[in-house]
This record gives sequence, structure tokens and C-alpha cells, in this order.
Amino acid sequence: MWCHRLSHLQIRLQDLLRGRVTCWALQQLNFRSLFPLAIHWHHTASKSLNCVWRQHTDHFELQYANTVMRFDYVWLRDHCRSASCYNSKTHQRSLDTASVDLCIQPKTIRLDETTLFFTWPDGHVTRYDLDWLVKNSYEGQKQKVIQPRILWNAEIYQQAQVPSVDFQSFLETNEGLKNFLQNFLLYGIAFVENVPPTQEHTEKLAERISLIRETIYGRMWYFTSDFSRGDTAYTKLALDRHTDTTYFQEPCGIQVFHCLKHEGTGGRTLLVDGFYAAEQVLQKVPEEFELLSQVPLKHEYIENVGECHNHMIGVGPVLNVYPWNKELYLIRYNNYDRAVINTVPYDVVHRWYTAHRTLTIELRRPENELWVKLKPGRVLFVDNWRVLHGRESFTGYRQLCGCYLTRDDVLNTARLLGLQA
Ligand SMILES: C[N+](C)(C)CCCC[C@H](N)C(=O)O
Ligand SMILES: O=C(O)CCC(=O)C(=O)O
Ligand SMILES: [Fe+2]
Repeated sequence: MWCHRLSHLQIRLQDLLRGRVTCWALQQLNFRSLFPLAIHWHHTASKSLNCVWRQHTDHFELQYANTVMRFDYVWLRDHCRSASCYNSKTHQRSLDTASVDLCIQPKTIRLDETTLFFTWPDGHVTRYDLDWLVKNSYEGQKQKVIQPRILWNAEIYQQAQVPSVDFQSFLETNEGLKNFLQNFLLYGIAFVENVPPTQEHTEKLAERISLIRETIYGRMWYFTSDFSRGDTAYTKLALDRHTDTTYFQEPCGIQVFHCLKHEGTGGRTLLVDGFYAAEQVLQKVPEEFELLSQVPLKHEYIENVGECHNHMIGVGPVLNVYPWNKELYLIRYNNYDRAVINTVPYDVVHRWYTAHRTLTIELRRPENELWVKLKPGRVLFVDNWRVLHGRESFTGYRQLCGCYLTRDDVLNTARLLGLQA
């Protein structure tokens, strides 16, 4: 009987650690019968609130809104929103975190309606609303995505019939801008139509949603196949799918393309959702996904053409994921610009090549390729942290203009319009 109970308890402790507790009441019952004197659970007066909490020596445990949460006491002291600890006008912390005793424990804890009160040894009181704690707890965040997305292959994207936004409504209405940004955030690409085919109008568009990120290519760039710069982009050659500026420590967030002129054949643009491909790798061979997200690589840009002398190096894995929820946020994929691999030992190198091959196979599946012909008047925005681009070789005179945008500022605009980003 005792053994049975003990193993039962061990299972439940494991579940607790994994945050998989479903029936709290039952647990409590078993805990209590096992250690009748040692456990002090606190229930709310009102049964309907369904909140249970417990003061452990090194953390505070709370069950509320179907979530089991654990909070460190320093964390609870550090996030105090009282007037002396937090300036609610500037939304900045006033408390000096280094002044908090790392072994701090509350003197008392009490719940009133939906507010928890922590009284600290020096008498300071911190109040937390239960909903605030759920929203801001690790356990709550772990189950959420930062950025909702619709991953696509060619068919999914075409079936979705994502509408383009008109130049005028993009520039003049918040609704037009919001629709555009919503689609851009969901799919990682979006189009604006009826744009006058000039560099100035393209610049206006860019400035409506973000700050232009000036780089070694200039602020607004404008290029033809004249090899004015030491890069294949400035030729008529085909370019396989890639993301740009992988050789920056922070690759450019967004790329804007506007084809101002093309008198000739070919030159179609290829778009591939890198996150869709990565997701296939995750499902088929999870350990390869893991490797691609852990092995650091260098990308490099070395240019010595005419007056242009540049040497850029960027370091980072191919796949970048948030550690707490495994959500992808950045893919760095450019086989042209990938530098010598000298950051990992030979056996890891071999496994990395295998994983890179799996990802490449997914990226190259014809059903994942979206081909579009850029035309004067139709501006394409590409999420350079997610969607790969390439182009078909071409003949004749082709003029492309565009720019890079800073990602933070695109997301800032999106959030101000009420979008989740
Ligand atoms: C022409 N334009 C300025 C747009 C881009 C040139 C950058 C090309 C480089 N290989 C890369 O992929 O980053
Ligand atoms: O010429 C094109 O369509 C795109 C070239 C390219 O990859 C780039 O400019 O980043
Ligand atoms: Fe490119």
C-alpha cells in the first residue's frame, strides 16, 4: 500500500515538473494523506475562482486558469509594480535589482479576490493580479507563439488568395496599411499594387512602415546587370534561393523589390517559405533540425571591385529558435556566401552537412517554389528572416530598385496598429 502510494507520488511529481497536472484536487488529497502535517495548501474562499497556491521555501507555486506556475521569489520582488519600484509613466523599472537579497522570501502571502499580496521582510508590499501572473509566467509563455504565421508551399499560398494592397490605400489609410502588415506577418511576403515605377515612390512606401536600413549597398539601391559590385546579383545569372546579408551579425529584416524595367526574357523571382521547409525537417528528422539550430556558422562578403572594398562577417546558426518554445524566428541560408566552416569539429561537420542536405532537399521541392514575375508598379516585400528569394537568369535590360528595412521598426508599426508581432 505504502509502495503503491509512493510510486503514485513520484509519477505525480514528474507530471508536476513537466507542467502536465490535470487533476489538482486529487493530487492534493494524495499529498495530504501521505504527509498530513507538512503541506499547507491555500484555497480561495470562492470555489468558482479555482485558485490554489503554496509557499515553498525557494519558490511560490500557483495553480490558476488551468496553469501550474512556479515563481522565483527574487523574480516576484523584481517585478513589483508599486510606485516606488516601477514608473508606470515610462514603463521602466526603478527598483535596483542588485539591492534584492538573492535569498529573499516573503514574510506573508495572502489572496484577496483576484489579487495576491506579498509582504517582504522589510515590510514592502507587492501586489499581483492573478491574470497578470498567468500572462507573464514562463508556463504561460511556453505555450504561446510570439508571431502567428501561416506556413506555405506554392499551393497553400495560391489557395489563400492573399489580396494585394493598393498604393493609395497603403499610403493614406491605416486600414490599408494594417491589412498589408497582417498578410506580411502571416505569410512573410506581401505586394503593393499600382505604385508609380520610380525609386522615389518605392522609398515612400518603405518609409510608411519602417526605417530604411542603410547598408554597404546604399540606402535605396538600384541595380542592373552591370557588375558594378562584386556580387552575382549584379549579373544576368540565375540565383538559387537564399536569404540576403547572412554575413551581417543581424541580417536585414525585410527586403523591398521593385522592378522598374525589363526588356527581355526570363528573370522571374523565386520565393520559398524557409520556415515551411524547416518545419518539414523538424517533423521528419528532429535531431537534424536541432543541429541546424545549434551549429554556429560564418557567412562572409568580400568585395574588391572598383572603389568598393568591403569585408563583412556574420556568425549564427542556419535556424534560430526561441529556446523556451522552440519557435523559429530567423533562417540564415545562403550557400554562395557561406564562409569556411571552422567553428565545429569534423564529426559534427559531417552531421551538419547531412542536416543541411535534408533542409536543402525540402527547400528545393518544386511544390514549395512560388514563382512570380516582378513588374513595374508591383512592389514585393520579403521577410528576409523567413522567406528565401532567388531569380531565373534573364536576357535584356533589367532594372531593379529597392531597399532593406529594419525589422524592429516594421514590427513596431504592426504593434501600434494592434497586430500581434
Ligand atoms: C542587390 N542587393 C543590394 C539587393 C543585394 C546584394 C546582396 C547580395 C548578397 N550576395 C546577399 O545575398 O546578401
Ligand atoms: O535580381 C533579382 O531579382 C534578385 C537578386 C537578389 O537576390 C538580390 O538583389 O538580393
Ligand atoms: Fe538576394
